[in-house]
Amino acid sequence: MAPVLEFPINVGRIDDVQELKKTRKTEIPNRFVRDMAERPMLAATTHLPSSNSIPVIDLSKLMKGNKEEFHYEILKLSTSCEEWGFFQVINHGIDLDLLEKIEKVAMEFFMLPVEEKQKYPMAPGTVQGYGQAFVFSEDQKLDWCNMFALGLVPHSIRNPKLWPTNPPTFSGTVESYSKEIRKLCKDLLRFIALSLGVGGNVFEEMFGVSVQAMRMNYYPACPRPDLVLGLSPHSDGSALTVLQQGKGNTVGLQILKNNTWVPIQPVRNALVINIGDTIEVLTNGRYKSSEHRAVTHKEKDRLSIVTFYAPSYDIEIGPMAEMVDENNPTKYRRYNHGEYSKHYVTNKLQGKKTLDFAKISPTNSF
Ligand SMILES: O=C(O)CCC(=O)C(=O)O
Ligand SMILES: [Fe+2]
Repeated sequence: MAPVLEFPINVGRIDDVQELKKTRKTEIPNRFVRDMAERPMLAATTHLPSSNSIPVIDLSKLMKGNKEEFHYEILKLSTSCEEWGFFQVINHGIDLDLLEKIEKVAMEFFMLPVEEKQKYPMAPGTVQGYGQAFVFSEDQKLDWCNMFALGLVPHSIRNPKLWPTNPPTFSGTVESYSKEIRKLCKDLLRFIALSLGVGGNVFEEMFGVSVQAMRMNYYPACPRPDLVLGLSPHSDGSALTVLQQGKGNTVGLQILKNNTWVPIQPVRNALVINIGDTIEVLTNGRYKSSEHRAVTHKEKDRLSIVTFYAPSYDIEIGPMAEMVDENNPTKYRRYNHGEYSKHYVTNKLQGKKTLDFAKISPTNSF
């Protein structure tokens, strides 16, 4: 199922941010300038104490640690998912050369002439191809970002027309990378299940043939980072998301915790993992998807490579029986995951609002 819009829309002119940079030195077009309440307030978020940072999980301790190490790490995992909805994973076992290679092909792609990239245009209401996703009206503010997005697995949703042939190593690298990330997601979901006290295979058995999608986000340096956002606040519609921050990049990802935007300091060779809306629903809100956004930098560009791992579109989702009791009444209804995916990609990014789709009392912010 490829989610598409069923009604015509007018999104107006969407400037390519990399091209803008070439033509205008300092002026930011109005469509990128955020209303006051949405502006990043950069100074207020950059001087937080380092203790206020997301936990780091050592996957090797979960895969092959002794009993004590395993229990300690599982506990940390459960606290991270409960309190942050985010963690970084180290010793993930993915070849570091492959992490470098995917960054290299992504950057090579973004550095191509715009005409070349626009051979893979992103149609409104889809998240496939090059451009800006989640834009649905002429007066919607735009993100200071260029995206390239593609569906990957199962192979039936792969559309070769959307796979760049330039750079020539693009598709081979994406295939190898996604296989490794898929394995990582399966392992992480097993440990996440164990951390909840349910059988390790519950998610795997429930998900059918999982859907995987990838988004490469390129944020050019912006002369006025205080006025724009790299990526609007949102939670991810996936079960799990794996985010690779470009090596040596500046801090750009921020997550909302206790009403404060907390910057995620990149950890060397680590991958950032976050809980998506699907796990929030399945756990009846015990593990929550966190609202996050990206900000830009005055002098430096930034790259992120993001993989979304989700159940097959035909799967029905709802809180697991083990997560519901008299103290934790059902907070979400049952729905078809394909319906949710369609709802997600046909609405603008707006914090956690998309999840109202599943909430029994949408006004509650649990
Ligand atoms: O670039 C980032 O750090 C954030 C990307 C993100 O949240 C997404 O693509 O869903
Ligand atoms: Fe995200």
